[in-house]
Amino acid sequence: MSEYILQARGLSKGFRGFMAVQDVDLSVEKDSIHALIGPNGAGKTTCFNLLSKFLAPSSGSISFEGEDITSLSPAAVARRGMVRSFQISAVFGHMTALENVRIALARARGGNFDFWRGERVLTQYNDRAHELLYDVGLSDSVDVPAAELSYGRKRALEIATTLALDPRLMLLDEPTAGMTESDVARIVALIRQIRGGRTILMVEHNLSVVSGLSDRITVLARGRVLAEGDYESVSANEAVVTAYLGSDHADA
Ligand SMILES: Nc1ncnc2c1ncn2[C@@H]1O[C@H](COP(=O)(O)OP(=O)(O)OP(=O)(O)O)[C@@H](O)[C@H]1O
Repeated sequence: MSEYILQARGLSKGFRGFMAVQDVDLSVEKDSIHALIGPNGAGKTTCFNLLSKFLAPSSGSISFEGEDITSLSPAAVARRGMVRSFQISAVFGHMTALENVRIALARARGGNFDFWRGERVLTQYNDRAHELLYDVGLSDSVDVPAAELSYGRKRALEIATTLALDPRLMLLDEPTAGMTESDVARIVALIRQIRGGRTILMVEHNLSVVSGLSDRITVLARGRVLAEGDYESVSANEAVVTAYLGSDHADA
């Protein structure tokens, strides 16, 4: 029997009467890569914000590892192992890649307190920080200030700071948005590499990324689930094709 790490039931969100997300059921299987796609305005971002607890639903429930998290804060679910990339540690531009990951590791182990205890305390995280930077392909940029990294490398650094929290479920919001082709390839390879022992739920516009990475895809349209399955089945689904053709979204 399959095991679901995240489940939503009857999830809805209205904005002044307009239902951006309506009665969405979603089950994310443990250790899978699950993508949320759909044409412009389909409700992906709203749904993602609901699942990551950045928005409160108008109705419905969400459970993580079998426990109801509907009323918990993003910080509380992060402590339980469900972390949205870029949630806790935005990358600090003036700090080096190493310093950014060390701060993330320090925060993961005790909030902001360590931050004020300075350099000596942070050096204890050097080894783990180097490992994480190696994992995301940034070993050659350890001492480079984050602001000087290319866009793709900055996103890789953000993923390293998320990995510092050792999440079991990682939520990625358009991980390849705005990237050059070579950066996209780099992030795809990276996501593939970090998935070991982790579940990943992502919103992604780039369908070649989705097709190459996802085990399961949920297609939203007009706030509702239109189709669900692997890439082959959803891309052959007539309702999905019609929804995309009917939108002004060229690349998704
Ligand atoms: N805070 C808000 N107030 C009012 N309407 C909103 C709000 N957030 C989203 N909406 C509306 O809800 C609908 C779904 O928006 P959402 O951003 O979730 O879609 P999306 O699938 O992420 O779209 P895109 O691909 O364009 O980013 C849209 O019609 C949008 O205008």
